[in-house]
Amino acid sequence: METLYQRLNGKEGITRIVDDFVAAHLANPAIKARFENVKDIDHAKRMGVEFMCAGAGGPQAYTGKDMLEAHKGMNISEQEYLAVMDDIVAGMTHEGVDDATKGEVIAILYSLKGDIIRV
Ligand code: HEM
Repeated sequence: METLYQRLNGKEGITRIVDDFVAAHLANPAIKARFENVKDIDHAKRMGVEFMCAGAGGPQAYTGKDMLEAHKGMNISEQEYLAVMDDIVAGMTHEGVDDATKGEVIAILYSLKGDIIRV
């Protein structure tokens, strides 16, 4: 069976997914203000690609902050968390990722919520 990384179409597919969902975040009224204020959005996107590649079992190392460190002090709400998850699902749909694979990614993301929501 193909690995999760392969089913996300590897680094190229993950890069397209991250480009798609960051653009969606910047257009999403629930969260756009969070992302408009980021000083280096390209760096944040690179970290997002590394994070997804490493988390999906790809060969890349993640060199960014851990999730608690990255989101501490932002006081992110449950609603904002869902908005981010929805945009990520839409990005995977646009990439042609199958439903079972999308479910696996969502389960992984959901497991991180304690380090992201209201920290
Ligand atoms: C679904 C779970 C989430 C994951 C996996 C995730 C992942 C990440 C990663 C990997 C970074 C880069 C860290 C670094 O620069 O070293 C980051 C930064 C960031 N995240 Fe999240 N995130 C999630 C949810 C959220 C939510 C819900 C919000 C707010 C609506 C948010 C807002 C931000 C912002 C604003 C930054 C950029 C900080 C900066 O560079 O100034 N994240 N996130």
